[in-house]
Parts: sequence; C-alpha cells; structure tokens
Amino acid sequence: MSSNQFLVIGGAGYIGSHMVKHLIEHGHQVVVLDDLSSGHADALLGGELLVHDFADRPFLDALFTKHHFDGVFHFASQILVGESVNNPAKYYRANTFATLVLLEAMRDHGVQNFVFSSTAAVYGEPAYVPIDEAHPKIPLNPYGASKYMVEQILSDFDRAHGTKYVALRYFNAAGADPQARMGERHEPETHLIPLALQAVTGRRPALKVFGTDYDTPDGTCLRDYIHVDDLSSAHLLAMQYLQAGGASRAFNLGNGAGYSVQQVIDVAGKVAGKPVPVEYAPRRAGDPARLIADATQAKAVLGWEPQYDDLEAIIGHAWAWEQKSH
Ligand SMILES: NC(=O)c1ccc[n+]([C@@H]2O[C@H](COP(=O)([O-])OP(=O)(O)OC[C@H]3O[C@@H](n4cnc5c(N)ncnc54)[C@H](O)[C@@H]3O)[C@@H](O)[C@H]2O)c1
Ligand SMILES: O=c1ccn([C@@H]2O[C@H](COP(=O)(O)OP(=O)(O)O[C@H]3O[C@H](CO)[C@H](O)[C@H](O)[C@H]3O)[C@@H](O)[C@H]2O)c(=O)[nH]1
Repeated sequence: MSSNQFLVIGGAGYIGSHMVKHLIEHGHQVVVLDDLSSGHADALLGGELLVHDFADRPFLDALFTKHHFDGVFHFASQILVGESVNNPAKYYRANTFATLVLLEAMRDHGVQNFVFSSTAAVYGEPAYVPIDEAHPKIPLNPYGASKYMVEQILSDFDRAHGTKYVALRYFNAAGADPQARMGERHEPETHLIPLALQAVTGRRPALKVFGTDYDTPDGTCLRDYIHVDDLSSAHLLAMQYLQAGGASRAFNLGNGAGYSVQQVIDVAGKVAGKPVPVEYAPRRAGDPARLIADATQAKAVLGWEPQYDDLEAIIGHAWAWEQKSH
C-alpha cells in the first residue's frame, strides 16, 4: 500500500501513541493533534506534533487548508466512567460536542475517512455474551452515552453528507509496546492491570478487588483484554477498508475470551515474580459481571488477526513498561 498522510487526534495518549508507531512502521506520514492534557510528547516515535485543542474550529480550518489528509483517527476524549456520572456536561462537551465540531470541519473541507474510538460501554449491561455489534445499545453512564451519540451523529452525517466512518468499540485495552518504548500512563490510573502491577512495586497501595460475589466462576468480574498493538492494527485495517470503498459501520475489538479479576491478579503476580497485594472491597457501581466481545465481524470484514490472545504476554509487556517507566 502506498504512503498516506493521516491525522491522529489524541495521538500522544496511551492507545494513540501505539497507533502512531504502527502508522510510521507502515511507512505513513503522521500529524498528531494533541493538547497534551493527558498525553505525553515523549510517547511519540515520530510524526509532526501539533499541541492544540482539537475542537478549535479556526485552528481546524487552517490545518485542513494546509494539509491534505487521507484519513483521520480520533482517540481524544475524556475517559473516566465514574467522573462522567458526576460531571456529565464535561463528557458531552469533550466527547460529543467537540467531535461534532471536528466532523463539521471535516465535512466543510472535504476530509474523508474517519476512524473513531468507541467503547464497549455503548452496550451497557449485557443481555448476552459474547456481545456482537447488534446487541442493544443502552449505555449505563454518560461516558458510554457520549460515545454512542457520536456514533449516531456519524450515521446521520454519512446519510446526509457521505461521511465515511468506522466506529471501533474496544473492550479492555491492555499491554504495551513489546519493546517498552511506550505504554499506559493515565493519571489518575483506574485500570486493573497497571494498578495491579504498581501495587507489586509499591508505587500504589494494595489493589482493591471490586466485588467477589459476582455470578462468575470465582466471583470476580470477567473482562476481555485486548493488546494495544492489536487495536492499532485493527485501526489501520479499518482505514484501508474505508479507502477501498467499504460502507460505514461499527466493529467490536476484543479477543473473545473473558479473564476474571482474580486471574489477572494471579498472572500479574506470576509475571512480576511477586504476589500482588490485594484488599477485597465492595462492588464498584456500574460494573457488569461479564464483558466479552464477539469480534467475528472485524476478523471477517477487515481481515483482522489479533497477535496477542495470551494474558501472560499482554501483562508481560505492561510489566516491562512499568519497570522501564519508573
Ligand atoms: N483505555 C481503554 O481501555 C479504552 C477502552 C475503550 C475505549 N477507549 C477510548 O480510546 C481512546 C483513547 O484512550 P486512551 O486510554 O489512550 O486515553 P488517553 O487519555 O491516554 O489519550 C487521550 C489523548 O487525547 C488527548 N486529548 C484529550 N482531549 C483533547 C483535546 N480536547 N484536544 C486535543 N487532544 C486531546 C490527551 O492529551 C491524550 O493524549 C478514548 O477515546 C477512549 O474513550 C479506551
Ligand atoms: O482497582 C481496581 C480496578 C478495576 N477493578 C476491576 O477490574 C475490572 C476491569 O476494570 P477496568 O477499570 O480496568 O476496566 P473497565 O472494564 O471498567 O473499563 C473498560 O471498559 C469500559 C467499557 O465498559 C470503558 O470503555 C473503559 O474505558 C475501559 O477501561 C472490573 O471488573 C473492575 O471492577 C478492580 O477490581 N480494582
């Protein structure tokens, strides 16, 4: 495939920085637009970094006048589910309204091909697992709702303006660059794997296990952990699908296997060579017992083949990053 120029919004973040790496490794030109509110400039392996809020319309007008982009990947968002419940306006503004500003600018400048970071949170409490794309979308919190609203806007823009998009609904993003050049650096960190590993090193207090009385084999929640590099490969395939004339749609991204919180803790202890200090705590509000993806569509339509279906490999990469970064 020939070299293209892509805009990666939120490219200095956890998942976006792996995307930038993947694009560069595939010979593409990359412009990163990131305000560094939660991202890190040193996570970028290359490309041109523009430090700016992506929802600034005059800035976007100048950007789209100066550059021709073959497509746009959009990772920038507010990502804390709990915060979204207490401060919904922040989420509808940053995730939904800001993306509408971006989509209008893209429409007016004729920028085509949009790959959007959506989430399994659009589904809400699962009616069945594994969850396929046809599963009812009843988000339980404003974070999930803010993303689902963007999907609905995208569908309307496609009908009205021919905006071509793929919405990728990730399950639990995990792992890090196998060479530990970049990894997960959220602040505050809320995700299970980095918190477990940081409890081992003593950088954080004991890991609180949120609930041991779920209707699952060991009583803790099941999640579908998908490696960030596998997310990146799916994004590029989704972009190429659009460039080849594929119809706008959503895809789930996950491994299709559920691992319990207790299994993650056990594997993290094995990988780190020391047990994870844990404290058993009540359930966290809004956590479904099981979230497992049916990603058959991404495999069949995009030709996506995840490389890392082994939890030990995923946590191994996160551990190498954890040791290198602190
Ligand atoms: N981490 C997960 O498990 C997960 C799961 C499902 C979906 N997602 C989605 O994936 C995307 C990336 O998540 P992440 O974990 O990499 O988050 P992150 O916070 O590490 O990255 C987000 C990036 O966007 C930038 N950003 C935020 N607001 C901006 C703005 N207004 N203008 C310019 N840049 C801005 C931040 O500086 C950061 O670099 C998000 O859209 C998130 O909702 C993540
Ligand atoms: O300190 C912790 C942190 C998490 N957990 C448990 O570990 C599992 C995974 O929790 P994470 O916070 O790592 O991930 P979530 O499944 O809550 O969230 C992920 O999936 C969501 C979709 O439902 C959103 O997309 C979100 O951005 C993404 O990180 C859950 O059962 C949670 O209760 C703990 O027991 N202790």
